[in-house]
Amino acid sequence: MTRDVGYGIFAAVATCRSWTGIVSAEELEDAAKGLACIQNARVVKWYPCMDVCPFDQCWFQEYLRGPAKKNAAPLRANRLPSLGIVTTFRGAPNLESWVRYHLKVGIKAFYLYADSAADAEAARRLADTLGPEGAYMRIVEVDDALRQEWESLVGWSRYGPRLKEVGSAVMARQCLNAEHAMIVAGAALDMEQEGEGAEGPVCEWLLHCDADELVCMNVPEEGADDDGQGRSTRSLQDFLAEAELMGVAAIVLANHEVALEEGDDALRDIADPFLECTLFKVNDRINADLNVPTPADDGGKPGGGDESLFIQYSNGKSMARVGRGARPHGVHKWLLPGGSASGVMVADARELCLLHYPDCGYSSFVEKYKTLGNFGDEWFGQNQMPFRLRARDAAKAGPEALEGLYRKEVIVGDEARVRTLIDRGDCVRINKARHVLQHTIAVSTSNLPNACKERWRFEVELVPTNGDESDDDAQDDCEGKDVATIARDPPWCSAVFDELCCKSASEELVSLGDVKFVGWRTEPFFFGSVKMVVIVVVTGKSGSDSAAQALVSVCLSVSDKVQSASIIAQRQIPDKASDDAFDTCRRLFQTTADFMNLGILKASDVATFLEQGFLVLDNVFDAAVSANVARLAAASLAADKVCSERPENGSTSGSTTTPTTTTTELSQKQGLPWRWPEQTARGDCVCWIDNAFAEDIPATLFSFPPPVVGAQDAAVDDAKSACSSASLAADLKSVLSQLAALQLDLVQCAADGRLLGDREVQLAWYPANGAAYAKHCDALPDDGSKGASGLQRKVTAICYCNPSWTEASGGCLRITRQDRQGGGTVDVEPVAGRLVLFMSRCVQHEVRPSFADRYALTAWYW
Ligand SMILES: O=C(O)CCC(=O)C(=O)O
Ligand SMILES: [Fe+2]
Repeated sequence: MTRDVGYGIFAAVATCRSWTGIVSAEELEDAAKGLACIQNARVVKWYPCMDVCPFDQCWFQEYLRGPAKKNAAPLRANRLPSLGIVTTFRGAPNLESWVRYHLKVGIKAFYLYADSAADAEAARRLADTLGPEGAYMRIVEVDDALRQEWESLVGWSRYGPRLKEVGSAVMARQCLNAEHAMIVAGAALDMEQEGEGAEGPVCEWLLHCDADELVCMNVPEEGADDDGQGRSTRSLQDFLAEAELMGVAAIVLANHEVALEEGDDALRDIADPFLECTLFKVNDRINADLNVPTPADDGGKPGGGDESLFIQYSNGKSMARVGRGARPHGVHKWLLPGGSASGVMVADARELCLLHYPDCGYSSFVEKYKTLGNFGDEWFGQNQMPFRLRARDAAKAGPEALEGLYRKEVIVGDEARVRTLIDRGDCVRINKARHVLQHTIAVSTSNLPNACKERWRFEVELVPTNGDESDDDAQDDCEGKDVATIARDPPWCSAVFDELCCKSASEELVSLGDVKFVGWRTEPFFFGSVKMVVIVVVTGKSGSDSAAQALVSVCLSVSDKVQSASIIAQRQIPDKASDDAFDTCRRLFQTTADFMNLGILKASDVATFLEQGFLVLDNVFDAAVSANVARLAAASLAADKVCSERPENGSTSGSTTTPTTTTTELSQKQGLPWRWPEQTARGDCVCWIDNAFAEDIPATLFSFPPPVVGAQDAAVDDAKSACSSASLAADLKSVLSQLAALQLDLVQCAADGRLLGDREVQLAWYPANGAAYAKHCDALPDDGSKGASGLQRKVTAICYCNPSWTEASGGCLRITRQDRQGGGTVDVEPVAGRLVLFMSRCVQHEVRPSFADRYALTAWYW
């Protein structure tokens, strides 16, 4: 029997000017006929769509562009997805800081649309100064050539006309550029997947945001006193990988808005807000509703935890998977094909959010509203944000009015008010950006992480057969409804899934290993019909190709409702529970590369380190120089009346991981910020050494003459007894710089960006009264589920500073060897000049009771 009407083309948009310009009824029919499962197609009904923007229905443009990419190579087995950013910018004063921050947090692609030739030039210069990392920047000037390309975009019908409207032109350019970038990024990804090597940067996700916004992963719990670094264990890449595994294709991020504090001078300029501003208005109004496409969402709305606090938009920004047909819908959202809201996730802002820094600094604020001039009340067909209108009017009224507005609405208040706002949860202190920008973080561009065990996740796309009765019902159901409503799960999908689950015990599949059909979802296929995507996990020894073939043939045979099946995604799953912590840690590193340019370690040291999880090297540091670090510590302790003795009741001044006073704050104080960590497991007294302090160690740290450490060693004593505060400081600095160089070595050895974190350094003193530290690991036990590259300590490096150590002094570092290395323990004496390096998350260690003063400088690399 020949059926007249094939799947789904029973609704096309007849009333919309923008729609008909893109595709005619004939084109629509031809496109449908080109699909394997459609015998014939005819447009049978046109209906006016008042509620649904026609733009949102253009999703099947994807099908018009040529054959679907169903047979593309497996999706990047073994590589974590990376994020790119598309931005349209003009005169962005902090572009360099913005790019550097994002490079440091692992952004691998920047699609920068320069709004003028001068902006393009500035970006190109920046790319040059970045060296190889400059290659991640793709700079496009908004010129006539680009304008012409805009005209071929789906969004042209919607945004093209807006280019002429004063109030909407910027947003229209941003949206067109974002769509353009998504297409370019999709092409790059395709090329890479087909093994052709992409010309520009490659990313699997694309975020649309501005040059005054930063992506912030790992925001700490509100009120957590952890220097804003957060302690979440997953990286952005891991976050994205998990999102992909859950079938997420777009992620909405809440934007916290910078809150300017009054400080000494409310009207001060702010040279680099990313570095200087750390207070943010909490945005807690982001919710899933944002993803329902309503044209009204185009404009920003003031809001946030305290409605009156936000001065700019509070409806977030979003990122979408590249190559999945997402297109910008305004600047805040990506729309998924068919306007589908399933597959959109709202990120928990405490883990992942956007930091927005508008209107920072008085003179730039004045300048901005002078440039904007007398803009209209409307913006993209809606009311402008109220604050912008007030600022426009104030600028018109004169400098006094503008200053008044800035003081009243941009500045949130003085110290007391800030405290109240934080207590109320309306504001939060986030030091993340400052921290990232200030610390040495290197991004590795090295190879893939090591292969993990054979566990694969497949997505098999099942295209329905034509002529199924139940679909006639579906069609009837669909008449007159919009796409978002009709693209729901039809009954055939659950029936097919049930059949497949039964098949998992079939001979064909059992030979692959353990095959589990874990779930399914639908995606719009054509108007009124859906295709089904089945998610399968295969655990076993067989290669993924044979698994893919077997899965496809089983899916095809399972039901006559399935016309065709193909693998659309395939990904190796990192092992979780079956992995021991040592394996997880080792995946941080490459094992096969030749390490050519190491500064401190030799290639053979790296091999030893990877084989046993730890490394002991003598004479890495000059013995006398490291002994002087101990003297400096002892001297500052002698000057510290509070810390030179452990408090009786054990109550102490802070937690172990958090510096409460930073060394930088010390210029007004005498001494280092020593404290007794609040833990019964340890008997040492510690202080954190931050970078700024290391650069400029104050001469007031201790009284002279500095006490002699390791008095038994007369030689060292004689040689250095005449040392000055300056020379001790120089010695500390030199050890610190070696610890920094060591980090660069480790970054080189790391797998694909997996050791790109910060460094923290601590000086520790174990008093001679038997102080010890019970057996522990330096980072949370990590089974791999939170990602091997999560943000926590990864490698520990210790420089021992004790010039004359004897067996009687005790205080050895006792390392527990890995089981596969034969188990047991190794004792390492903390002698001056010795380096110990170990994997923080899996190497258990303890400090044995110490009967001499014991000093060590420890660096943790993140
Ligand atoms: O000083 C040592 O040998 C080890 C100290 C330690 O384990 C720690 O501070 O976490
Ligand atoms: Fe430790």
